[in-house]
Amino acid sequence: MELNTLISKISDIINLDKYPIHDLESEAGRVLLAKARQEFNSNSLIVLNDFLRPEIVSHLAAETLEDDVTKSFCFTGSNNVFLGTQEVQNLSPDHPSYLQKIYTKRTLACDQISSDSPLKVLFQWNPLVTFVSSIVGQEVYRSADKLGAMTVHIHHNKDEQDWHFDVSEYTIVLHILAPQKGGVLEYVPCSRSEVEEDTEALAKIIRGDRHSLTKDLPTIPGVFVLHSGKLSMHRVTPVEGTIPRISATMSFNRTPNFQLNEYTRQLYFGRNE
Ligand SMILES: O=C(O)CCC(=O)C(=O)O
Ligand SMILES: [Fe+2]
Repeated sequence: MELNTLISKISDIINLDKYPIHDLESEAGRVLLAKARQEFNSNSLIVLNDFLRPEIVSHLAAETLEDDVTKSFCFTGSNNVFLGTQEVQNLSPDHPSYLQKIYTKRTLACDQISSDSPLKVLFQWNPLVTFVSSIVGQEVYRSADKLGAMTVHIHHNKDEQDWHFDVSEYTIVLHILAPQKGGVLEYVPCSRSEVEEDTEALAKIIRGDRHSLTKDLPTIPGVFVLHSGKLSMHRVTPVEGTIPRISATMSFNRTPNFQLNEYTRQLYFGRNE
């Protein structure tokens, strides 16, 4: 596709006037990047309001509600906080990493999202990858996982996702539909080494004691979030009410051709292929 056509397509999806991701060398681009870097360095997370165009938000919400009925996978269970990464293999069965509740949510995997969906068009847009790399201060690559590179999550009444660290290093979360109550992303910035070394601190967070650094991020449709989910423990609190919470995620890593582990694929999508 010709560059200008693509930019006009992208500018139908995201607010390039407010967030000139396609032109980070411009004055506005430099200001955006400087603010984003500063926020990311302090919180390991940045929030850009009104990132998605309102029409796209409505379109994605309607499309997802349809796909939810016909295609989504309901994952239910109880994971350990490390989601099957190396660390967990050395943990004893009574380690607080396993102190999880039963929880549920529904997911659409990358291979269930059509290639002309605005979400996929955006994920494939190279300036987005450059933007993420510039914020985190390292070259990153899109996850290459067939199922988990880009996903959509639907939380109905009482659905939640308990505390965990992501397997991917950096994740963009796009907020698409807000529930009446709950569905808050709670996160403890850069907590990984702390809770790996201090099982008491880990147990307290999982049991519901608020860590002094815990922060809350409510769901606001149109919002863009970039966080370092592998480093910062996080959860999505239970949703209440008849309107579901919908979010989309896009994963990035410092190494190319990143694949999820089998444990996480089974947990999120109920399949490995
Ligand atoms: O939906 C969100 O806000 C984040 C979901 C999440 O943490 C995950 O899928 O790993
Ligand atoms: Fe996560």
